[in-house]
Amino acid sequence: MTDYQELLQLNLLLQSIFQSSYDGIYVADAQANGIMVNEAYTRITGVTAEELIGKNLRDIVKEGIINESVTFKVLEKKRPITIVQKVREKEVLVTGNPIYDEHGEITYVVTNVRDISELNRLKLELQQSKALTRKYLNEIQDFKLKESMQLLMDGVVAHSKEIINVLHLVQKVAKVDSSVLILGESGVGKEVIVKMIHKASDRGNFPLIKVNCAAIPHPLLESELFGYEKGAFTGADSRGKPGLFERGNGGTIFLDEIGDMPLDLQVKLLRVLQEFEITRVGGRESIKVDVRVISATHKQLDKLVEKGEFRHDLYYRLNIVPIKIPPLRERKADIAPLAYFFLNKTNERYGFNKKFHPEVISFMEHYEWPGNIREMENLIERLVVTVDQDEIQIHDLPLSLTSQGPQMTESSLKELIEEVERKTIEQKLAEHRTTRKTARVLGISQSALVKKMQRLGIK
Ligand SMILES: Nc1ncnc2c1ncn2[C@@H]1O[C@H](COP(=O)(O)OP(=O)(O)OP(=O)(O)O)[C@@H](O)[C@H]1O
Repeated sequence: MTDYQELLQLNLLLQSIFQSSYDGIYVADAQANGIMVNEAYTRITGVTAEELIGKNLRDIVKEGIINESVTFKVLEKKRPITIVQKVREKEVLVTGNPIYDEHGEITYVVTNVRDISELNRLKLELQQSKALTRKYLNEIQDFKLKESMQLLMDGVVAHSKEIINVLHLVQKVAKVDSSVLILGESGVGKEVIVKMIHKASDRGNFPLIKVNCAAIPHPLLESELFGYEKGAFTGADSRGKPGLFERGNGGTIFLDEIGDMPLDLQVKLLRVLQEFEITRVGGRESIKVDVRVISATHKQLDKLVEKGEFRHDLYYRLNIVPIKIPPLRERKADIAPLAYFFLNKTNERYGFNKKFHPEVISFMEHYEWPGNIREMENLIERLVVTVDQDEIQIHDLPLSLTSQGPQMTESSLKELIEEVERKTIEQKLAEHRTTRKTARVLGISQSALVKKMQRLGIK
């Protein structure tokens, strides 16, 4: 084979390597004029060889075919450079490599182009599947939590993320003896949470003693909590009496409405928390006690501290782990499950089979529940017991509830207004018999009343 034939064959080989490369290849000279481009480049970018060959990259950028040129960067920095380039809105990964002559001058820049849309799609898919995994992991965790708390959760409804978070905290604090301060509006379930913590703790087989600091008259509270020695005060049992701290030994003391504890008793309580000992009223001896203290309040204790009505040192001592239970209106996911829970419970208790009209549930989901779960429990018992028909309807709800309007959705508000109108008209008609008299009492014309009655379907 002659040298020429050999050269020709080598050239053919290089051409076919160049064309068969899966990655796009573009070659420019030292002045940034396109001199070679392979088919893969067109496949990846959609830009043809005619659009590039013989053209300067400066013009190609100007025409908007590519957003920036890696060749210029390579020529400027004199080293291989990789960038993400936009070729006609498509993102590609390009690496420019300088080729030098024997004097060390750049003669060509060879640019390698790789399609990264596939890579981006995979990245997105990976992100999505990671998010999904995280979601499933959280669900498994919630499920595990519920499973491990199953025994304790008997009769406790927990669907919302908010209350599940509280349960996670319950599980953690149950394992230790730290003071827990439970914060939340009245009827929100503070006592329920205290019971769970106690039952889940090592103290579960010992007593849980509840003391409502607001319900016991102040002079009595001290002797109730700390006990008294014989002859401590007139009327005292002549043998003396142990207080709740002594009786709760080994267990948990739940100090409800702690914000109502008088200042002088707060000092004594601080001593229990710091030194685990008490002195009975009228006594001198210190008695060791082993109790865990959980306190609760619907008041803002920090504000009481600011006003000097609560000792700050006691506040910090009680507030080692605060658990805030959100009001029912802030955990709407719990409303329907709770409503059905109380419906079933009351049905079972009284042998009924009452149901809710879907509007009732929708109303409950929009209602503010100022009295929280306790208010709902009482309302449902009252409805189950007093409503005659099997399905509890929206007009069976007490007016005091349905007339509370601002937080209703537009449609339910309209329904409620109509309901109030219907009830009022029916009641006045029953009292006054004729539309003429009823209209006068309601302060509207007879024809307006008749129209309203037609609209509301009152016969
Ligand atoms: N998650 C729940 N599932 C079912 N019932 C609940 C739940 N939370 C609270 N309840 C019920 O709601 C009522 C009020 O709860 P609880 O007495 O624990 O509230 P509280 O915050 O301690 O009220 P207060 O501040 O008035 O003492 C109770 O009958 C309780 O059983």
